Amino acid sequence: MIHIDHIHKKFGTHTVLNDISIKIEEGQIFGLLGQNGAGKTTLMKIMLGLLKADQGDVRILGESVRFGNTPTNQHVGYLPDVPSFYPYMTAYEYLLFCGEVTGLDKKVRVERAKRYLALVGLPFNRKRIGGFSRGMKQRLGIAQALIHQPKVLICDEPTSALDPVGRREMIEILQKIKHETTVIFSTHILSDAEKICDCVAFLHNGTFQLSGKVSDILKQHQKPILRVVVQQMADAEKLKPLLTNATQSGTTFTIPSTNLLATQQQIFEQCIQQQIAIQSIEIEQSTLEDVFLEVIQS
Ligand SMILES: Nc1ncnc2c1ncn2[C@@H]1O[C@H](COP(=O)(O)OP(=O)(O)OP(=O)(O)O)[C@@H](O)[C@H]1O
Repeated sequence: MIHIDHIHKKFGTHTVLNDISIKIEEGQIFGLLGQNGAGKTTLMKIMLGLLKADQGDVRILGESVRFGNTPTNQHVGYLPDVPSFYPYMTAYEYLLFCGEVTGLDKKVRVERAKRYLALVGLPFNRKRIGGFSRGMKQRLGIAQALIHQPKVLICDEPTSALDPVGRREMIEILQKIKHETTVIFSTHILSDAEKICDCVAFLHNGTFQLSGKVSDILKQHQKPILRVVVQQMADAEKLKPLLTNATQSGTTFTIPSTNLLATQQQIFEQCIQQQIAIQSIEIEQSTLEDVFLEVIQS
């Protein structure tokens, strides 16, 4: 469906993408993962012909993406990270308008506007977009991106700005539309990706550090871990130098271990000696987020 082939992109002297290559198969939900500033939006904009790569090629359904007005966009729907709308329109009016811009017949755009409103769970009423919540706008953005029934849907951080309810709704919508279109979405929320992605790629330091099927990545990298949460950042600062094989996120430490009992004992002893207040300690299996943290902190 999509071939990303040796893409390079610099802004000034800052290399953002350094020889990026990947193939994305049809019918997948593909997660483009990376921290803030990793280059996810840059890569998506290159795929949409909105930014020019310094080197390399992106092909969508065999056709190269051209910078500017690329014909490949007839196959692509796009939801930007912060979608903007005409606030005085209703959702239905806006979808009819998008259908018209896309060149759909009146009968078809009426039918599709109603269908996609229902699919994203927005009511067919007179409420204006200006009064919509962030989550409702994001859902309308998906409906807008689907109106021309694209083969590929590209969503930039569709869940990041939403509350837990909005995130769950968005994830359910992406799962539903997987049967109609290949979905590529970027996120730094790894638990969202783990829930719905078939394949993922971790973008870090300009390259894909790890990519493949989520099930294969977890099979290869998943291991028993101890998750230790200390009470305060001051505790975390004291514990950090004592746990050389741990990854840290705020006051949470994730420690891989082949001997959980011995590791627990060692941590308790160290915490008592150093007067570090433990909030919780749990035994778990590592998640996609743990794998990611291990990759970027190694
Ligand atoms: N037009 C630009 N000019 C200069 N630097 C840019 C430009 N666009 C992006 N960058 C830089 O490129 C890097 C990657 O940005 P990008 O927006 O692609 O990251 P991202 O992974 O999408 O992050 P986020 O999740 O924060 O949106 C950042 O350091 C950013 O400051």
